[in-house]
Amino acid sequence: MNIIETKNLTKNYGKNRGIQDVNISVKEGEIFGFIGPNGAGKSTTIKTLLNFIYPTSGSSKILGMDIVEDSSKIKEYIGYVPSEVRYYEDVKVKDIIKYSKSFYSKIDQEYVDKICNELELDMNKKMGELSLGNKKKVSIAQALIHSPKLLILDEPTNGLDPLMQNKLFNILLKEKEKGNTVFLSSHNLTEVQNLCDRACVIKDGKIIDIIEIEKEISKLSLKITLTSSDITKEIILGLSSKLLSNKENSYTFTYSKDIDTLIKEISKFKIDELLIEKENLEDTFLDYYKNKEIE
Ligand SMILES: Nc1ncnc2c1ncn2[C@@H]1O[C@H](COP(=O)(O)OP(=O)(O)OP(=O)(O)O)[C@@H](O)[C@H]1O
Repeated sequence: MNIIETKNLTKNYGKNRGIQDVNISVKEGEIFGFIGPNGAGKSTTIKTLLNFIYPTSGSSKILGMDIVEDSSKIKEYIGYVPSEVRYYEDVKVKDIIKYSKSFYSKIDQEYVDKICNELELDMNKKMGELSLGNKKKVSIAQALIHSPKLLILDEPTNGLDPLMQNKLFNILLKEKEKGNTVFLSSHNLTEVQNLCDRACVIKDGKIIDIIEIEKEISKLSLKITLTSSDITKEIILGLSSKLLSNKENSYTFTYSKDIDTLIKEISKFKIDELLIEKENLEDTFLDYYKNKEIE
């Protein structure tokens, strides 16, 4: 079943372009990445899905319900983290959580406590006393407390320290294990590569591609960094079709043949350092940002 399904979803801001003919299908139980340059239309898509703004044309369903007609019903099943969080300064964290709980008929207090502990929320602090990252943590807890079937996250790691980012990733993977669905808008391409099953690229308001992450990773070459005073640039060029960088005796290049052949080839020389890694999807994603033409 598709949890999110959009049909030519379009939103214009007066004469300004927002999003145009967006068609996305998000499957139940997947983590779906949503990437694209600044101003591409990610937040506009999300705000339209949440019925914060009305579509100019087109339509969309979430959990089989219409995003405009059934908006309040849909919200029972959704957790949302906005890209920018704003709170009344005098309200305490525990009161925000209490207020959020009051919207739902069924709340598992044990789960709420677990989430608040995991995110290390300081329940007695006032919102005005919190840093951006700590405010963001409160909004993540708010999105999770009712165990939503669908999490819509707009740049959720923005402002979080690396340890807390990892905690959030683990929480999202657990949500996926439970069969819940995550729609994740992000500028962090490594995070999308590591977490998502599929990712959709939006540019200038239009969807330009939908990528299956595993499939894309399997197409990647190895990235070799090798330091040796015996090896010349010509030898490296004989091994690889793409020399990425060369500084004195150190070479970084892509390698797509089998690793055994490489080891045999380079064992003829004295090697000072050798690093073998997989190429990153980040470069592929960046190409989409830069070059890929809209069909
Ligand atoms: N309230 C608004 N009024 C007019 N134009 C808007 C408004 N909000 C967004 N836009 C325009 O809609 C387009 C899409 O913006 P949106 O905020 O959805 O992009 P985004 O992909 O979320 O960008 P970012 O990565 O910078 O957050 C941009 O051209 C933007 O200028």
